[in-house]
Amino acid sequence: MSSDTVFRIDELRKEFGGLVAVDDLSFDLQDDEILGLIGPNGSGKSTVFNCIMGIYDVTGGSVQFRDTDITKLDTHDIVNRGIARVSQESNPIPSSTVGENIDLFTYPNDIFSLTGGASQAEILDIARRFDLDEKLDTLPGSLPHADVRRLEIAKALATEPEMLLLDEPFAGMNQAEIRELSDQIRDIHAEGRPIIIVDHNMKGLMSIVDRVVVINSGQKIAEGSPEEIANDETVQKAYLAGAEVTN
Ligand SMILES: Nc1ncnc2c1ncn2[C@@H]1O[C@H](COP(=O)(O)OP(=O)(O)OP(=O)(O)O)[C@@H](O)[C@H]1O
Repeated sequence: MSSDTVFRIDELRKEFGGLVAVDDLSFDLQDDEILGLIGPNGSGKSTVFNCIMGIYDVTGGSVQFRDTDITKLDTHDIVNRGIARVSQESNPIPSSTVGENIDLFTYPNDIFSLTGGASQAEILDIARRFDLDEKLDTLPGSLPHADVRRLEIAKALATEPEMLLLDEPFAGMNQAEIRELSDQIRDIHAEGRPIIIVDHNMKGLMSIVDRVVVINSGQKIAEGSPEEIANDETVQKAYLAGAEVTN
């Protein structure tokens, strides 16, 4: 990998029985980038994230983070190496407060470790980035949807990741919430974290990404700047064939 390439998937393949969900897909991520990974429904985006995080065993190909092949590592090992992923689904612990939910993710996964855990000041600092600092004692069930999504990103950040994977961060948000979250994502990125974002909200996504990889049926069909992708006929055809794209 070149010195600026922080992450790469190479010929990644994932089959479910006879279905090829990810079809020999390759792309990389530079350490100063926000990369958009887009494609119609069912094109394989979440499966790519699941392969990267070690949630699925890959059928073929490799995933490289910095100088390490992480393809076969366990999920907790991948998180410990510095990759955090925010899923499409929010899953805070309902009986724990916002502060406790964040705190839980600051603990190291190694049960024999005697260090780790965050101070209240550190938890407050993470919460403040997502405007959750006034809601540290609130239970997740009482939060509006946008705050629950922000809590998921706060939890991911509590693991002190070097790189973030965000799966549909803008889903269910209104324009004002999308703008606010975009600023918060930019801030996280500006601290030196490369980010890959999957989202169907083109307006939200295109305004913060540096580069876009487009997949369809698990294969890369285009790659380029947001402007290049917006004008790419192959991409437009793939979306017209059945995608749900929101503005
Ligand atoms: N665990 C699984 N078992 C079997 N098939 C699966 C599994 N996970 C995903 N698939 C299939 O793999 C293909 C890619 O699905 P995936 O969820 O990765 O697409 P996506 O691009 O993330 O879709 P969306 O935008 O709707 O979230 C789909 O055909 C899906 O049905």
